[in-house]
Amino acid sequence: MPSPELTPPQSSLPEAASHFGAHVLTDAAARACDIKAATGGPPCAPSLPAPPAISVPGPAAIEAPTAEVPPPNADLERILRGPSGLGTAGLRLIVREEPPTPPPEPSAATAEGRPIPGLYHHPVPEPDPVRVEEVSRRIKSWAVDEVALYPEDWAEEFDGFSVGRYMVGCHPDAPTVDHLMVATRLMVAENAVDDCYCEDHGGSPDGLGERLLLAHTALDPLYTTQEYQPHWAKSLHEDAPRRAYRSAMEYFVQVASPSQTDRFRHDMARLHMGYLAEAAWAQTDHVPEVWEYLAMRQFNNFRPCPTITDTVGGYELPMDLHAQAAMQKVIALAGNATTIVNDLYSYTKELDAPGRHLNLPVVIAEREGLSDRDAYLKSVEVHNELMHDFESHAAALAADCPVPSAQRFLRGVAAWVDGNHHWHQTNTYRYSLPDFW
Ligand SMILES: CC(C)=CCC/C(C)=C(\C)COP(=O)(O)OP(=O)(O)O
Ligand SMILES: [Mg+2]
Repeated sequence: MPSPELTPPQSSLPEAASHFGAHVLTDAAARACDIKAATGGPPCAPSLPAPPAISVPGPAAIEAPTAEVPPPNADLERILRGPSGLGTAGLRLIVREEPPTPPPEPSAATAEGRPIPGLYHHPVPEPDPVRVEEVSRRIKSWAVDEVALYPEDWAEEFDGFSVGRYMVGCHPDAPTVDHLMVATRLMVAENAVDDCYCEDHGGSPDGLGERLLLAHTALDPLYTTQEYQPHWAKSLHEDAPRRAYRSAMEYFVQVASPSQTDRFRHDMARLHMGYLAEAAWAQTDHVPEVWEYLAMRQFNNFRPCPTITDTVGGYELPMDLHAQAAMQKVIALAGNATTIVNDLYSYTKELDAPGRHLNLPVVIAEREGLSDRDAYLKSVEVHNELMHDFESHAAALAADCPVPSAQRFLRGVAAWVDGNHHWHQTNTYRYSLPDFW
């Protein structure tokens, strides 16, 4: 039965870019105002004195973790110029003024849960309840009827995850529920692999490499001989994580371009490598140094979720622009901020889990000899620095790259960051805050 198509959201996307200017305006935010002007968004603040010129170290300099912004690079400028041969004038990128989108309506419903005191974040409206209900209905049907994802006694936990509310909140510019379902199936499948292979639903570090490699072939197919191909194809139906990966990927490739598909496969390989490092430490109960943990968490990371924002939004960030070092840095910083948000909101849940579950506060406490509370508060500061770096680099890149698809992608990543925080803050079924305040 054709399912009701729900009206697309009024504003194509809450002006996530505005939050580059919504907080206390900094140099980066002042640049963000330039972005908004460039993209036709409403002015984000009264005119500000031009930000002081920022002396940016040349490429040879070691990057200091400051809010400084990278210089525009020749490669990016070449791509923006487009082809320059005879008869190519019509092929140049034309920067269309994007219609201003109204700021999101303040949410009438008061969000559940409370934000972590001192955590730098941007509140977002409660996700559209009509879309949430439809996505929740469809994802349950997929999980139970299409991929036999979980036994009946996991149903309450599945519902408590509120994945429909999560994805509607993270993809406010999705044109249809079908687009939202592409992200939602992948989110469910990714968590099923984490829960069943790595964590508390039968997971173990022992043999994880084999399980992850074989599951990865549900995303990145095996091409082999006629004799052995059927054995592989049959394997994709042998457990819930592989059934979920296979099916979710089948839906994804129907709407994604080859470049978006390849990007996603790369990001999932990053994720699986992060799982393996985490598992290696668990096998010996080793606590890594803080920087080592942060390196692992850059791979065991939400990255594969915000990076499909263009596929879910029904447009494409060109491969060349995605591959730019500046874009890669923005994506990594956004992923790191979103994943440390998880460390902070899931802290008490992980303390209650069997054994020692590594997260940033636990590693800082162990490695730097801080109390649990001081380590947690320092982790909040680490998150905040990552968020400010993400926003300053995103603002600078948006200003240097006036291509509508790139600017929409950056706003989509920012919207994912904000929606991810909202879900973690308000999912009181799954998370609760420590009593440190
Ligand atoms: C959805 C996805 C791509 C997950 C990547 C791995 C990740 C960051 C999580 C599953 C969240 O971290 P964690 O394993 O700590 O999850 P919970 O704290 O149990 O929610
Ligand atoms: Mg966690």
